[in-house]
Amino acid sequence: MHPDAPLPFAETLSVLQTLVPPKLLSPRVGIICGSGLSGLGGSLKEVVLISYDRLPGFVQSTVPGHKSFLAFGLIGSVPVVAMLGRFHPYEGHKLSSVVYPVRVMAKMGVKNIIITNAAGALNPNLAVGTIVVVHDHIALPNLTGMNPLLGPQIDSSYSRFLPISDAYSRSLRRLVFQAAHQLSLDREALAEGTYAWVSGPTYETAAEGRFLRAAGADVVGMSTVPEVLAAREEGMNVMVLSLVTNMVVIPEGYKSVREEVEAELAGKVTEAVVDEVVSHEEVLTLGREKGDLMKALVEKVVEFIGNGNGGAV
Ligand SMILES: O=P(O)(O)O[C@H]1O[C@H](CO)[C@@H](O)[C@H]1O
Ligand SMILES: Nc1nc2[nH]cnc2c(=O)[nH]1
Repeated sequence: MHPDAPLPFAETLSVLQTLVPPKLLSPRVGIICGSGLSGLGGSLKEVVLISYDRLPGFVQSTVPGHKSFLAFGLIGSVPVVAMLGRFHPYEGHKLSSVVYPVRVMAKMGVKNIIITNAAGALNPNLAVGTIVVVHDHIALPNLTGMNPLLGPQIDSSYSRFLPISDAYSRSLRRLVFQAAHQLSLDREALAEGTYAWVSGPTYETAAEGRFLRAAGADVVGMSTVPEVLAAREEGMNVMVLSLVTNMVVIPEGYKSVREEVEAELAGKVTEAVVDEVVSHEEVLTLGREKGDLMKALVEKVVEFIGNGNGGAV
């Protein structure tokens, strides 16, 4: 596609019409599966999987733990559409491509979107395995010129200056806690917090981790915020669930190398310092371990939305 070509919504929708049975063509809920969380699509009933390469305007997910399929199906009796893999800017995808599937969902009538991700914890009170119900975000890229809404407006009916202080639907957030109650989850299984969006693909240095924590972020990841902005521009209710897959490496205090060497020269025995690092394998392992919990929560919330609960339909 030429970089300035208009987005091919009509073509994408027409392909979908030929591939998706009519009863699944008007999904009530959109779902985006984060790293290692594509199992969310595994329990859809009457599922129809469509490879992204069949859909004009879609690019490919190139990250391990993400599949390149759009899934249509039923959760209970509620028709949903799920991206089994997402697009990240660090893969080389343009922001307009990253958010294109969200806009397609909107054109299919999706009013509620559940966005999941894997994230590192900055808040030391969060444990690995916790699911954070996101209520706010910090997006340094947005503040410095990397915003998916930059440029000519896709639709003249959209607001030029979109307010996003209410981006994360309170009614949908309430549904997650109601779902956790019905599923008898421990209180510690869920937390509330602020997501920091960074471009990646590098993980944070210790100083960057400290900086983001000091700014008020609880978790950090390389996705989600562009999708949230596009979904809000499209008028959707947004819910974001971050699975804490690792603690961001923020050592308590810097252990001086000078002091270590000086101590050794003075004949003292020093404790070996091993620098910790994060890996994507660790992220995927945790996704596999906690995927069922994420799935159970998402399914329960979809069921609530289907019943018209929460005022978020
Ligand atoms: O946000 P998702 O896609 O879940 O993936 C997260 O995990 C990857 C890093 O391990 C990054 O892509 C980060 O954003
Ligand atoms: N930026 C970032 N993204 C992640 N995704 C999963 N874990 C992390 C992390 O520690 N940092």
